[in-house]
Amino acid sequence: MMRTRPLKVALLGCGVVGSEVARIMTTHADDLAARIGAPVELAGVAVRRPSKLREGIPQDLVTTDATALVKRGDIDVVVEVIGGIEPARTLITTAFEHGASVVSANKALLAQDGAALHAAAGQHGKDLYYEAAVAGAIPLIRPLRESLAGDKVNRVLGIVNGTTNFILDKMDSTGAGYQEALDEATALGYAEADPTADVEGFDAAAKAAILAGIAFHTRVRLDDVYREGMAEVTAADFASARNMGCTIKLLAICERAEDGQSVTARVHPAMIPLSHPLASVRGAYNAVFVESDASGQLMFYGPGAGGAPTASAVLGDLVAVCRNRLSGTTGPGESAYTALPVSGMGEVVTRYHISLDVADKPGVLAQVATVFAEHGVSIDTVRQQGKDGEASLVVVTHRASDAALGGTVEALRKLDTVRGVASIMRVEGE
Ligand SMILES: NC(=O)C1=CN([C@@H]2O[C@H](COP(=O)(O)OP(=O)(O)OC[C@H]3O[C@@H](n4cnc5c(N)ncnc54)[C@H](O)[C@@H]3O)[C@@H](O)[C@H]2O)C=CC1
Ligand SMILES: N[C@@H](CC=O)C(=O)O
Ligand code: NA
Repeated sequence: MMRTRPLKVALLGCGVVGSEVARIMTTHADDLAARIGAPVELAGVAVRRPSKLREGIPQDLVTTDATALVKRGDIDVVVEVIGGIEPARTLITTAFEHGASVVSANKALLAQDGAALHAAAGQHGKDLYYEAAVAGAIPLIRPLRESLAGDKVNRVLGIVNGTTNFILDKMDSTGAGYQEALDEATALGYAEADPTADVEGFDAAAKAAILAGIAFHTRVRLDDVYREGMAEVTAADFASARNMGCTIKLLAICERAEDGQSVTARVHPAMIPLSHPLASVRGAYNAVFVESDASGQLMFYGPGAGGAPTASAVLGDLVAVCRNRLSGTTGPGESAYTALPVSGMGEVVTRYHISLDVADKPGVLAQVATVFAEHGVSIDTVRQQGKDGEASLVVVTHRASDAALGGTVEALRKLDTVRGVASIMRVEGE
């Protein structure tokens, strides 16, 4: 039976995502009411610039005082789509204190303060949902938290940043310049307010922290995630990748150690074979593989950024939270009981593609191979190309630890015959 008294929603932020949330709430009002069992009413919209015309949002709902809105006491659900750490963090905790549940898309905040926010939600008996925070529209948080709660997840690997995938795709497929592609991604509403969060890998690292935390039932914060951005990836790297039958993607990889006693989380550009499904993820799409004991490999794929796709995830959470509210329950809270340590990058084992500039003379190849052997790094393939007394040497290794690879590269740099290390890139997905 439909309850007639509406559930009241406060929207904090009305930018790319917030404006789409408001639009869908209005245009789908009847369907949402039917699915929830009560109407949902947009009770207030906190913005920074009140004079801006916002189609479909009555001006009397607009306020610049977000704090007063979350303190009203009659708000059932606060939707936080402002982004950043403050004032979002204080607004969310204030919302819990004043009786509201919260839906947020804020990965930066959740990766930094997720534990405290979950604790605040639990203390006040409220929900904290954030499906939109990772991989936009793709259902990933709830499948990990709920559908896979009976399985043991060992690995999460994928493309979780739409902006950088858009840029890398453009650079690879059209030869577009980095800045041109970034400007386009920003205009399309994919990039963060400060796009360095995207290109330097902070956004993907925040998502990796959230995914690892849920997948491994342990606390993983942004600072625990090894991070390299994509700004250093060059056209030469793409050419090298193509020679190997690969392309380059910015990947987030969260893994349980083989002995099960620790986990790692990392974000960096990597070569992946063109035959791998991640290689064909185009534009701002995301794709994430989850590997679990019983399920085997699962792939989640879809739009990872943009106003409407992200709003879809926010609305899904809104419906879930409203249903919980009506039935007087809350969804699952934080699960961090395994408390596994997060190991550093040195422990990670993978393959490497190393491009060296060397002297083109007898014995150099043997010298280089000896350095690899001395560090216990086994070589898979070597390709040498001469150019005017100098040569370029491309070495692809078998699986080795990042620590062993680091030691190898340090020793290679000390060889007189090695003029420089042109690039080092990890090779994944084989
Ligand atoms: N754009 C996207 O594709 C996605 C964004 N997200 C996340 O969603 C959140 C919002 O992102 P966007 O909508 O893209 O950003 P945006 O910058 O377009 O919108 C944020 C809005 O919040 C407003 N704002 C800032 N401080 C405020 C305050 N104190 N009170 C009221 N309003 C305030 C800004 O004026 C702006 O209009 C962020 O946490 C972002 O990381 C998550 C997934 C995808
Ligand atoms: N800036 C982010 C937005 C979605 O999370 C991205 O590009 O993926
Ligand atoms: Na999602």
